[in-house]
Amino acid sequence: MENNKIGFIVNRRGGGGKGGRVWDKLEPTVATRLSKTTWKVEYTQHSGHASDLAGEFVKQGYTIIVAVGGDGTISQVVHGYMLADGCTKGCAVGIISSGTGGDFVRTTKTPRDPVQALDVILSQESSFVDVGHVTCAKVDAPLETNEQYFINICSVGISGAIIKSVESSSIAKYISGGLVYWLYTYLTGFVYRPPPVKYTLSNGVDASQDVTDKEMNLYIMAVANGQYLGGNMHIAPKADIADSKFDVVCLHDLSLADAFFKAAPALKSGDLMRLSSHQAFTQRNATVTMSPKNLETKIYVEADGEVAGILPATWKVVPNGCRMILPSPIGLEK
Ligand SMILES: Nc1ncnc2c1ncn2[C@@H]1O[C@H](COP(=O)(O)OP(=O)(O)OP(=O)(O)O)[C@@H](O)[C@H]1O
Repeated sequence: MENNKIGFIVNRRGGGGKGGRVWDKLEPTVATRLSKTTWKVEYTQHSGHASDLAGEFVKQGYTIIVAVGGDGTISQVVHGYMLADGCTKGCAVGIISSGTGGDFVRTTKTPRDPVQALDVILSQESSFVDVGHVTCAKVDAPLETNEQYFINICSVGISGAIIKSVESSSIAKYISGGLVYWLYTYLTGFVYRPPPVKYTLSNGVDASQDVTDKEMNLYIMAVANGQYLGGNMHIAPKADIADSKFDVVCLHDLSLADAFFKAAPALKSGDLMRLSSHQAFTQRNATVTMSPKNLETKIYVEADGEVAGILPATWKVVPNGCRMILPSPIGLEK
């Protein structure tokens, strides 16, 4: 630990202000446990800033970057780390969770208590974990592409529509984070009509097992590195962040009644057996592509809880792309 330089990136706004409160309580402990010259804190000033700060820390030779925030902050830190080639440069990412949903730390079992999470960062070796990469069309310029790394889940379909409606809402900022997502999930659930899409799935090893040029009416596709989505939905219970593959979970061709009474409980519990094989499947894949059948339809892609763009999109896994400090890599559910 003596030779480490630790950069903390704090989103004070994460979790509706919880990020600031958590850091203010934790900072004296950090100052006690680390010598002054070995750590530095930076506060995010705007959306996306965490990526720039992570890139700067990598360039300055920091060996550990700690994301203090929610899934969005963790994701942006990993994005900046990947762009700056943090893994090759021997840098690792640590997490102090202080957001609203906290889906990624459910998979990694990172302690919610900030002091315990700091203990993990200061006492454990880093392990290699996979990172996802998505290339999709930009929302307002569909002929241009947006590229983004993600660490937890990138999904498309109703989830993208929910996130888009929350991000566009003028009243969302007046309602607490958890309630906003609950409200917009139900509102979107009533109006969402699964659009037809074309897709290809490849395991990256044996082309004879690839699924190519298939079609479905898309309810949701989760390209999962982690297991949880949308604040505790156990959508990909067998996803493993260190298996060099995504778990691709698809729900499709559902009636409104099936969506409410079968799909919603199945997504919550991770038990897709409630649905027929014509309505749901899970595959372990390395590359996924998807495009709308009708190119005029905007189908939103969300990555780690924020809109990344619209279809068409391509997902690729980056095996062992990130060094991460985890409580116990063996503790991951298989
Ligand atoms: N200074 C800032 N002003 C406004 N937004 C910010 C600022 N700093 C970060 N953000 C944005 O805040 C958003 C939410 O942050 P974060 O993910 O940490 O918390 P959360 O959404 O409450 O938690 P979760 O993603 O776990 O539900 C991110 O999109 C981030 O870019």
